[in-house]
Amino acid sequence: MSYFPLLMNIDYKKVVIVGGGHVARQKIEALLPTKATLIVISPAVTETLQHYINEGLVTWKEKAFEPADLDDAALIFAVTNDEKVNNAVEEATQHWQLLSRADAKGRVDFINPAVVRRGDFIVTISTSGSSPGLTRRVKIDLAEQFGDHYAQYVSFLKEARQRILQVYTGAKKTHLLSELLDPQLLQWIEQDEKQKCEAWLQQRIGEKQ
Ligand SMILES: C[C@@]1(CC(=O)O)C2=NC(=C\c3[nH]c(c(CCC(=O)O)c3CC(=O)O)Cc3[nH]c(c(CC(=O)O)c3CCC(=O)O)/C=C3\N/C(=C\2)[C@@H](CCC(=O)O)[C@]3(C)CC(=O)O)/[C@H]1CCC(=O)O
Ligand SMILES: NC(=O)c1ccc[n+]([C@@H]2O[C@H](COP(=O)([O-])OP(=O)(O)OC[C@H]3O[C@@H](n4cnc5c(N)ncnc54)[C@H](O)[C@@H]3O)[C@@H](O)[C@H]2O)c1
Repeated sequence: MSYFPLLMNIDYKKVVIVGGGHVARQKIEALLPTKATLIVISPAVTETLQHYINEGLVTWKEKAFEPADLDDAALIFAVTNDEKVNNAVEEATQHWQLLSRADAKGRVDFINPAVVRRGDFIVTISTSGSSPGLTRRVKIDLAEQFGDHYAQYVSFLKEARQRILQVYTGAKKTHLLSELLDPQLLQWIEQDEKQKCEAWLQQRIGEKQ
């Protein structure tokens, strides 16, 4: 299968997760940074999921799956440990709804990559379903390579880029945007010296006056 990778805006959309086990937890943790409405359909949930429910982050319908549970859902996760239930979820999924089955059987509208998230910086990894174990291993390597400071780094780049775009156009703008990727800036952020990045930027933006 040749999958099309994309980053989706699912804010305020309804996402139904059928099943409340460990795989449901994994999917929900990937969904939590969004503003989607998360609904779990399952007779039982794990302790961690119960915590998210208590916090009001997830709505739990404590019941076995029924087709009407999928009404108005944009995304559907069939993540029970029962193939018959996952089949029933698939049957009830309308053509316009997007379905993910954790058992990788039947209709597959999308699969889930592993995610390393550092604020706006997102790395996703997939083997197109060939080896989830390898996906996990690569994720661990990349999580180490791209440490927590990438969140602040990308946030600085965003702000600096917007400021450059406000002031410059044409060749000067292109030049400054490429200068912005100077590895020195990343190093300063990593060493907790963000004020040096700010001074660096001031110096360049100030050049125009
Ligand atoms: C990335 C990640 C995200 C997530 O789960 O959201 C994810 N699997 C993860 C881990 C993981 N999953 C499994 C193992 C045990 C080792 C192994 O089996 O190899 C490990 C490793 C571990 O946990 O250490 C078992 C497994 N997974 C699938 C099946 C069914 C099958 O293949 O038949 C079975 C057998 C079940 C059984 O034995 O019954 C299927 C899928 N798993 C996918 C995603 C999709 C394709 C990903 C890709 O392209 O590589 C896909 C196709 C559908 C989907 O779920 O979207 C998450 C990363 C962890 C992280 O982020 O840390
Ligand atoms: N994609 C992945 O990463 C991955 C990894 C491991 C396993 N799997 C697959 O995912 C499945 C689920 O794994 P798990 O570890 O979360 O299992 P689990 O046993 O921890 O959880 C299964 C959940 O399904 C719920 N359930 C059972 N019948 C139901 C029904 N009729 N309606 C609603 N919910 C119902 C149970 O209450 C439970 O919460 C496995 O059977 C396997 O096929 C996928």
